[in-house]
Amino acid sequence: MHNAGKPHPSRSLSHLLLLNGPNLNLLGTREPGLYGRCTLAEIEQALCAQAQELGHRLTCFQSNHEGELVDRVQQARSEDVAFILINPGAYTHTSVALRDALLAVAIPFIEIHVSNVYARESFRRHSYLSDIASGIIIGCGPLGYRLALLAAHERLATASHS
Ligand SMILES: O=C1C[C@@](O)(C(=O)O)C[C@@H](O)[C@@H]1O
Repeated sequence: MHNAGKPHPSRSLSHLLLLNGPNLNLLGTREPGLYGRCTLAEIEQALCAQAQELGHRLTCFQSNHEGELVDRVQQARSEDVAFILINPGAYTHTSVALRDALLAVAIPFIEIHVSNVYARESFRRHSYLSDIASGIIIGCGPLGYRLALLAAHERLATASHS
């Protein structure tokens, strides 16, 4: 039976965290040819609904500041976050601090990029996070966020059965 909008009764609630880095607050108006017309608010709203349907709770956070993102990753440990979905924006290509924070909390995460970073400038081909990520989703547009949530859900389900 369809149970839209309500947590699935047989699944335990996990806390998931969606992090978006610099300039992603401009999604919808920022270079729409590359990033599409969906706003971050629309993406977050759809993802919260999807998370709830899958039986999870999703917290969303965006910042243009590296230290705030590091703080939010550190905070995730005390909030019992089971999985992080992160589009680090330009910090993907520069931030050892974000890498260290993710290693420190040891919470599995999926790295998301709306655009195909491999089809752009060469400096976007290097990520400080990809080799420590549980998965990466690149170039699928805003759909990438939904795919990442599904992947996290599958990983959590597998972990809880092993
Ligand atoms: O800000 C962004 C967005 C991005 O992470 C993406 O979602 O495609 C790709 C990054 O290279 C860029 O700096």
